[in-house]
Amino acid sequence: MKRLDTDVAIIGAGSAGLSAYRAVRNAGKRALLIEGGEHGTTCARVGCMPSKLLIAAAEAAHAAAHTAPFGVHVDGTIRIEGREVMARVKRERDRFVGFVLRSVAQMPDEDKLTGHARFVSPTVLRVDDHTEVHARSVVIATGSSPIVPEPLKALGELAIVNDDVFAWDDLPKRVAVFGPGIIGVELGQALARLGVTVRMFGKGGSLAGLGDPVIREQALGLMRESFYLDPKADVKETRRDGDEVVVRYIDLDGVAQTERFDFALVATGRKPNLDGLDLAAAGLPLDDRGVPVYDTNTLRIGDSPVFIAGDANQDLPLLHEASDEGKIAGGNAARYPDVQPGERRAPLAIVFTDPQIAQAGCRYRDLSPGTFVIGEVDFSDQGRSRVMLRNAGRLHVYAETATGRFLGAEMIAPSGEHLAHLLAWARQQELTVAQMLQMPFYHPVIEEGLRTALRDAQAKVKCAADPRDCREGPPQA
Ligand SMILES: Cc1cc2nc3c(=O)[nH]c(=O)nc-3n(C[C@H](O)[C@H](O)[C@H](O)COP(=O)(O)OP(=O)(O)OC[C@H]3O[C@@H](n4cnc5c(N)ncnc54)[C@H](O)[C@@H]3O)c2cc1C
Ligand SMILES: NC(=O)c1ccc[n+]([C@@H]2O[C@H](COP(=O)([O-])OP(=O)(O)OC[C@H]3O[C@@H](n4cnc5c(N)ncnc54)[C@H](O)[C@@H]3O)[C@@H](O)[C@H]2O)c1
Repeated sequence: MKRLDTDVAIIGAGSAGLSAYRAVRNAGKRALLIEGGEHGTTCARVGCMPSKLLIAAAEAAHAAAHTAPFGVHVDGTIRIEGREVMARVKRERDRFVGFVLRSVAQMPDEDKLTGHARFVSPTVLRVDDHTEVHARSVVIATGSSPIVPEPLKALGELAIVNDDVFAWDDLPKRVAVFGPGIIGVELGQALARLGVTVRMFGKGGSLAGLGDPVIREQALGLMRESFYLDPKADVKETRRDGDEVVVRYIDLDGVAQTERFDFALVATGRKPNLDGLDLAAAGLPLDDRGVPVYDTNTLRIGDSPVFIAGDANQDLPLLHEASDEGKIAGGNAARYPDVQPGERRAPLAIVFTDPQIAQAGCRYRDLSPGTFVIGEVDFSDQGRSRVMLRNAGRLHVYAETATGRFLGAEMIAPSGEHLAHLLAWARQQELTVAQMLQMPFYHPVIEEGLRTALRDAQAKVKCAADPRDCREGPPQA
């Protein structure tokens, strides 16, 4: 067996691992980046980028079919060529993957190792059966994989995950989507808008991670304009019949249905890739899910010389968080044992549906009842949104009753990606709603809708402070 010595061994060359590698090198230390699969990252290969490419095609199809209210008529049929849609998705995806592959190719050969790593001790790794790596510290950046529930596994290769969608050469005709989470609604709505018959089945009533019941209800209605969606589905049976998936379920009207699909797209959540790492050999403290117990500011696992970043720690499975965590973990691993807290940003999450679903700052479910007010805007009557016929959605902003401090927001809103950025920036600056209202607002823009919600929150904060300022009774939390 070959032996390699390094300062920091990084397991996984995804977005978190690559960021950790750069941080170690910037600290002037040796790094060894170990990758067991294909280089290119989940985000570029089968995540953020190909999903947004598919969504872009769906938006083009939707826009083409909805010009008539403007008095603009596209005569003839709108033809969606599945093969061309998928060819563009894959061509552009390969371009993004190519950028990653080029940056990996530019790394010195002695910094890279191919194979699956597992722990022998906290600082010794075995990579396949060819190399033993001795490091001063280790970063786990192994990412996550889809969870496939037991009954769906019986469908064999007809139970597909996001990776399989982006390998299609053509669009299928009918897809049953299991899981109305973020992946489910993004891909489900895109496929529906591209002419695929989509039925989406959930469990427990959750939708795209939304905690605010009013926003969730609004999102449910808007998603249902594109496809059948039951977030609390009563699925009686899923089975395979030849090349088809048969789903027997009770529909939203209480009627028993049996439908046939080309595939079951499984989007029921993801789990960290930790199984093959032999964490027990490293003696790392684990929680009841088997995930290492670590400090979210330093990313250090217990008192060990091991750090964990990105989807592997199951905290904030988002691209920008994976990059930030890789940088913090890599920096600390390089300086080990001088471990310091890294800078974390205000929470921000965007789901690329239409309208977009987004959260900024504190989530509704994390707020203490009775301590905050909700400012609201309904986009159905919002000026700029109406002009563009994108007037659907709702935004809730949460402000601390006692201080007027902006806490967070949840929304399904036109241009939600931009509103959510403004709100996350305001949260990171710890602004009050009054300070946010001092910022410029142009006319006519969708941000004027945000101003309406902020004014509503401000009025409620004032009313809570002095009942003489109340316009419509006491504030609601
Ligand atoms: C369909 C989809 C859409 C998404 N869209 C968005 C989006 O729009 N915006 C957003 O912010 N986020 C999005 N995400 C989430 C984002 O892609 C992830 O948060 C991010 O890619 C995680 O990066 P990572 O470095 O932790 O993991 P990865 O990029 O998966 O890297 C982990 C690497 O570790 C390797 N590995 C695993 N085990 C071992 C081992 N034992 N030894 C050696 N190597 C190993 C793997 O082969 C892999 O290359 C999406 C995810 C999916 C699935
Ligand atoms: N735009 C983005 O930023 C983006 C896009 C895609 C994915 N992601 C990341 O990837 C992560 C994983 O996404 P995901 O959608 O797989 O997970 P998720 O946790 O968001 O959603 C899983 C959904 O599946 C449901 N579910 C669980 N078991 C089920 C069953 N047996 N039958 C039917 N439904 C079931 C859950 O109730 C939930 O609604 C996200 O949390 C997100 O961080 C981000």
